[in-house]
Amino acid sequence: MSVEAQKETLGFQTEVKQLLHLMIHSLYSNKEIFLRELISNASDACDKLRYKALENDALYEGQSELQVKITADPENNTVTISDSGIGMNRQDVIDHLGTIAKSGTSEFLSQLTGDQKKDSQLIGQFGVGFYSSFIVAEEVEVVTRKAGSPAGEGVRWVSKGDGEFTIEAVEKAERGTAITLKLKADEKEFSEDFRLRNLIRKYSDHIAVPVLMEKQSFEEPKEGEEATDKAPEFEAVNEAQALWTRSRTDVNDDEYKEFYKHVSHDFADPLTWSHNKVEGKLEYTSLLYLPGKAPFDLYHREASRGLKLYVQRVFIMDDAEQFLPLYLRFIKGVVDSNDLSLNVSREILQQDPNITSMKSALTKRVLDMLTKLAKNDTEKYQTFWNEFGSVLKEGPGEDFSNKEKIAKLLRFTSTNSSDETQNVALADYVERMKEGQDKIYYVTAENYNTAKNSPHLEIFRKKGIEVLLMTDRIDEWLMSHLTEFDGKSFQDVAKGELDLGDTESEEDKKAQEEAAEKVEGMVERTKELLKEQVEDVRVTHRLTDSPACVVLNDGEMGEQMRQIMAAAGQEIPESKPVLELNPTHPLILKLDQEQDEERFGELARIILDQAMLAEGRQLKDAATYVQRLNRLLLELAG
Ligand SMILES: Nc1ncnc2c1ncn2[C@@H]1O[C@H](COP(=O)(O)OP(=O)(O)OP(=O)(O)O)[C@@H](O)[C@H]1O
Repeated sequence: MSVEAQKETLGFQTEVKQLLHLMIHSLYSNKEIFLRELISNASDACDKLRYKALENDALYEGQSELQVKITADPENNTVTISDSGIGMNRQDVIDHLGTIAKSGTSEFLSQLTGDQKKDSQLIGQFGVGFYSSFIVAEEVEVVTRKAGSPAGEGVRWVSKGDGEFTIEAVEKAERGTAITLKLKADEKEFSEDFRLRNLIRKYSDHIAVPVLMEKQSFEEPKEGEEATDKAPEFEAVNEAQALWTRSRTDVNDDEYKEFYKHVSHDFADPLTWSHNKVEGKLEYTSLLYLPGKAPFDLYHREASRGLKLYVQRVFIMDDAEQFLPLYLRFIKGVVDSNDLSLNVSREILQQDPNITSMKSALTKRVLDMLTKLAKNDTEKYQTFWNEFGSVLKEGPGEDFSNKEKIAKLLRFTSTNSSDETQNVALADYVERMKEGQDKIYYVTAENYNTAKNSPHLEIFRKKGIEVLLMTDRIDEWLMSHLTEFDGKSFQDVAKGELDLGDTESEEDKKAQEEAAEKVEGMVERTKELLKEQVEDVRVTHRLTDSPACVVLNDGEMGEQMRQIMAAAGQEIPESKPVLELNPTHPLILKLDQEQDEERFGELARIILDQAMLAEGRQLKDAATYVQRLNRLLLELAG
């Protein structure tokens, strides 16, 4: 087939079209980042080649120099970013530069609002990459050849970013990729040497491969000498040393931040980072970052996570998951080991005992970093917590050895808080505990309002005892793994018999006993009546304003946990609640006085159903409940 015959015009995947449109509009005020993105890709391509060439030296084609070159032509208003990296073949080009392979892309796109500011943040989370070239270019040309392929298998891709691209075979003598942007008329600045150099220093100084630009010669040709057509000389504009190999004192905050953007593909700054060299039995360097924003796919199972792994400064793999536990999957960064073999694979990592000890050291580093942040910058810590708190809550169940450390990092909302912001540390709670209180009380519910208005809280409000309000899906599971904090055990206020420790006086207890005795007969009647629906009926003192509530026996699965199990397709054991009645409530006293069995039954059943509803549960037979209530209302109205 001739080269010409292979020219094809193909359409972008719908998602790419949408993304391009949004990106061009919402990232315009940040347009210079295109250069960072393209240099970042070029550097990744060099890293990949170096790794592949470990096994097959021939891929270098006799040219082992890895570099990125930026050339600009102000007259034609173009800028070219070329690299001597791995390159792409025709299929790679179609796969990578016309589609988005990320899971959850359409879900992500559906979250976009049309509000420029919000959308630009969201796109930042998604990662802008190659497509950001279209913010400044009216046309983009990619000429590339995969290392090891014959020169005739080069590929030329051209697009105006308007929905289609052309692709054809071309000759390309040197391996790697050259991306030429035909700049829009008002983006001329990006073809200027000075501007480009500044941008490289600002964004790409930390890139380990040299980023070259043509040397500027300011010497005028001597009289009588023709300006010769000498081959241009190039010089590195960036530092070209892997940032993590530099000493902490040599790297400033801006450099750390830029490096983060390179490794994470995030758009925003990280909240904090921790950079450490470990010497001794195992030698490695780690640079761990805490992002400020959750990626859009944090909860996707297939979402990428893990650190970039280098061995002796050679890039080995992205997303090495073996170095951190799952509950720290939001951490981004690099680990560079001197002890691993260059041909290490994911399988080997899984079995290597050295990795296990690195994992526990790195876990400790992250937890220390979080502890420090919580102590020194509550605002930033709150940002972290709002984004990733529910992931960290997986920790106590997953990592027994660090349970206490993680417990200190947890934040909740409580009856002391004015809104649902989770900002109460367990240590704060313990400090505010009442005299005689020996437990940390909490309630779990489907949402904040149900938790806040739960009848179970009434007695605690009356006594001024704080209760933690837990409404995250994972909370009940978390609490099944947290048994105590600072020597105090946890108590779900909706489970088991109420025990307020020594906060109740002898007088209180006596009054309670008397009230209970008075309604003994009614309790027995109710028990008999509702024996199919409830495990037990008893008198309670946890209520002040409500007539009744339902509780679970200690150790029984709560509503949240049941829903998680149901969603996972697990069989859920049948469970009946205990109905507790408030012996001082007028409605319960009325029930006590009711002689007519039928009316007694109507009222008792309504009370049970209402207690279930207040708990955020669903009624098995809501229609009958409504009919009963309506009969009662009619009586009232009539
Ligand atoms: N210079 C290059 N050399 C070789 N392959 C490249 C180059 N630039 C891009 N690619 C390929 O195209 C893919 C898509 O690039 P793109 O920048 O859109 O996304 P990304 O870098 O994978 O992630 P992100 O969107 O988060 O930046 C890359 O993963 C890589 O496989």
